[in-house]
Amino acid sequence: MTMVFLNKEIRDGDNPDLTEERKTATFDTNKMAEVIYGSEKLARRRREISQAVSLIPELADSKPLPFLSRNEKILESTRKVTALNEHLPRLINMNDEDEAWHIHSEVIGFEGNPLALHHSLFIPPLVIQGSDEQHEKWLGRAKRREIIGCYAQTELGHGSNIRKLETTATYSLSTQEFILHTPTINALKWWPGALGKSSNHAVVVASLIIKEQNYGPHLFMVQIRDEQSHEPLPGIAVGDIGPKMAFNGADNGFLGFNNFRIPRGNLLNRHCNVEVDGTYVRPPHDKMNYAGMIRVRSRMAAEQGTFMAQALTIAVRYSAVRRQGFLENKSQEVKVLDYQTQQHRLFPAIARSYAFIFCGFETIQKYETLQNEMNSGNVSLMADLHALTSGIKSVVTYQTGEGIEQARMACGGHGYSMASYISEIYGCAIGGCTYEGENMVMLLQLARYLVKSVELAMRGKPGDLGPMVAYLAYPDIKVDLVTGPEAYVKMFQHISKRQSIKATEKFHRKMESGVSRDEAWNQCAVELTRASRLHTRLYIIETFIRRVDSIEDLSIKMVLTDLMNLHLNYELLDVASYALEDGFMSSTQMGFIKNQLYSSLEKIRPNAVSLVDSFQFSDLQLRSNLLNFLFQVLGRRDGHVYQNLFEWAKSSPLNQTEVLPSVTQYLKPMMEKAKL
Ligand SMILES: CCCCCCCCCC/C=C\CCCCCCCC(=O)SCCNC(=O)CCNC(=O)[C@H](O)C(C)(C)COP(=O)(O)OP(=O)(O)OC[C@H]1O[C@@H](n2cnc3c(N)ncnc32)[C@H](O)[C@@H]1OP(=O)(O)O
Ligand SMILES: Cc1cc2nc3c(=O)[nH]c(=O)nc-3n(C[C@H](O)[C@H](O)[C@H](O)COP(=O)(O)OP(=O)(O)OC[C@H]3O[C@@H](n4cnc5c(N)ncnc54)[C@H](O)[C@@H]3O)c2cc1C
Repeated sequence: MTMVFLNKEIRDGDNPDLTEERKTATFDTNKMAEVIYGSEKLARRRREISQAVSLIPELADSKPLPFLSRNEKILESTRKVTALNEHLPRLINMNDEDEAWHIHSEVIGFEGNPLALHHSLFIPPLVIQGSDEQHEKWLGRAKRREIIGCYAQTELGHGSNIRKLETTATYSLSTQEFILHTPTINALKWWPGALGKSSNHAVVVASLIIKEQNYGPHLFMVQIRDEQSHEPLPGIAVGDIGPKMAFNGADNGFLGFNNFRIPRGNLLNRHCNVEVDGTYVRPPHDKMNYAGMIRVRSRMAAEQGTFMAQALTIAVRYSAVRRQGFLENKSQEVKVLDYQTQQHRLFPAIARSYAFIFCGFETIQKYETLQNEMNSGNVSLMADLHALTSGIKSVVTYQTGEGIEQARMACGGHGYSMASYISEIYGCAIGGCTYEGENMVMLLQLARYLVKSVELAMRGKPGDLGPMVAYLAYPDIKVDLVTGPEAYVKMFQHISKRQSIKATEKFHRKMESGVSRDEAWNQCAVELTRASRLHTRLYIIETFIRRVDSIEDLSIKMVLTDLMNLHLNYELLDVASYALEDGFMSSTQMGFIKNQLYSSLEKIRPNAVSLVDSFQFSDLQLRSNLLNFLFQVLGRRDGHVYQNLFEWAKSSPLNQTEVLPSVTQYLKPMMEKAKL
């Protein structure tokens, strides 16, 4: 039975420790979900979709994935995604990307699947870079899933430096075709998700060569497999790159071309073109072909925020039912969630999840504005958004990795078991530190922008600074943190500005001493990446404050203010040395920040479970359901972890027989031999 108690859903038969937590919460989790996901409708649709999915047995895992071989994992993820395909039109609005993302992550989870990149990396570049005629030819087929595609950019020898990609697309004047070629082993495409065994099409990034001139990376639509037999087309070598740290339900692949010909019309040519006579038509921005990467990066804050939120939902729920050790009362052991160290481990990460999601939705909107502007020929916003998303992508992926690892440790031994599901979430999330631009490389992209901005401010042209970096020209006026969030922002601005200036000055000094520009840059790179991180963390703080300010519901605003204060104090404490160094922050202020942090932990404690419940991940999504009795179990909403852990262990294939061949073949003979 389900009853609503103080606006909170309490279910009969749940672990009483979790029920007690849900009763103490000061807010309604449905209302919080509306704030997290942006509207009542979006939050409600997620619940409706989860509910509908839970009634379709074929969408549940048929076996626990950690017990499967790689082939079985791929078979299982493909079974689920094709079953889902049948149900999709009934379950979601097919034009709504958020609903599509939600239902896929719910059903497929983190292990990956052959269609995951079809929607996020194959269709979007086709939409962004393809002309109307090309949309007509491929987009409908792709959306209907008549063809399956991937995004093939990275090569064995080059990923970060895409100007040096070696795959060539040489224009043949005589046949009006492009000839795709892989000149060396290093030039093999390497890593693209779903390329290895599943895709029959790829958006391939290759260096465009016309009359021996290299025009740099361009995007081409390439059919790589026969649509009937699924065999690779002649001139194509393609396969799987083997097991990875995670994503083992997906077939990341390699791809090589042996003078493989495609028609001239396969260059994605909305913004650039090669005419019949070989004339090259330039795009309106040099980096137009990189626009798809900005798009993916702009989605990563919200994505990573929800990855971390899933790990925290598991860890916080488990911490509320795990009892170990004593505080004052020696007759009952305490919930481990009552330990200050446990709270310090988990609550700042909860705050970051909220912060990343809020920041993420703002960034996605910024990208949509950019996309609309680009469509009408205005590319002036690209540089700003490239810089911003480069920083956000790097900071959130790193901090998400930290947060998930804390969640794992917070679950003690059971966190290390695959029954927790946390290792799978971790493996997937930290891939984000590498994919879509290695973090250091992307931080250095933002640093270019910061250095230029500092130079403008130094040249007395603060009016030329965009709103994102206007603070670089602000005067240093000491602040009293007691006055609230704005003072924290000013303190952070001072820290970030000082580091950007320090790094820029060091860079200038190096060049003045005769070191070349590139070498000077490299000798300052650590300081430059520090500046980029500080700038990005400041931006995330500002978006958090903006979001909380915009909330009208008082009960929600109060708890989110507690979370925001925790975030402000935690972030500032983490970077305080920068402000202590030049005396901008006093040691008294430092003591104040620490005390505020500890008091925030206490304030959040009664709301902790409801703060993670508010993300409204279903047990299926956390792989904590026992629909068919076999799955990971630690983050279950009902909190019954122990008996389900035991069931999980019993379902291990190793336990299907009492005496394993490893014993009969090796251990027994060894022991027998020892007896002689
Ligand atoms: C609906 C279904 C959903 C299913 C859900 C399932 C859920 C399961 C969970 C799954 C979770 C996750 C899925 C995983 C997905 C993995 C996808 C991974 C995809 C990839 O990794 S694709 C490959 C990405 N590769 C990269 O990112 C490469 C990085 N490198 C670069 O981008 C560039 O090389 C560079 C570093 C930017 C340098 O480029 P370049 O050398 O050309 O430029 P310079 O450094 O010289 O700079 C010159 C100048 O140009 C400016 N600039 C650079 N880039 C841009 C840009 N994009 N826009 C605007 N301006 C740009 C730069 O700032 C310089 O300007 P300046 O001269 O300073 O003024
Ligand atoms: C899970 C996953 C999925 C992926 N999916 C796809 C996909 O679908 N399609 C696709 O095309 N690719 C994909 N990739 C590839 C991915 O985009 C690249 O691996 C990534 O861009 C990093 O490039 P790299 O491997 O060349 O790293 P490298 O550049 O070789 O990085 C190695 C080290 O060198 C450092 N380094 C490199 N250049 C610089 C520099 N200029 N300054 C300072 N340090 C530097 C890096 O910081 C890093 O520490 C995927 C990768 C992963 C892990």
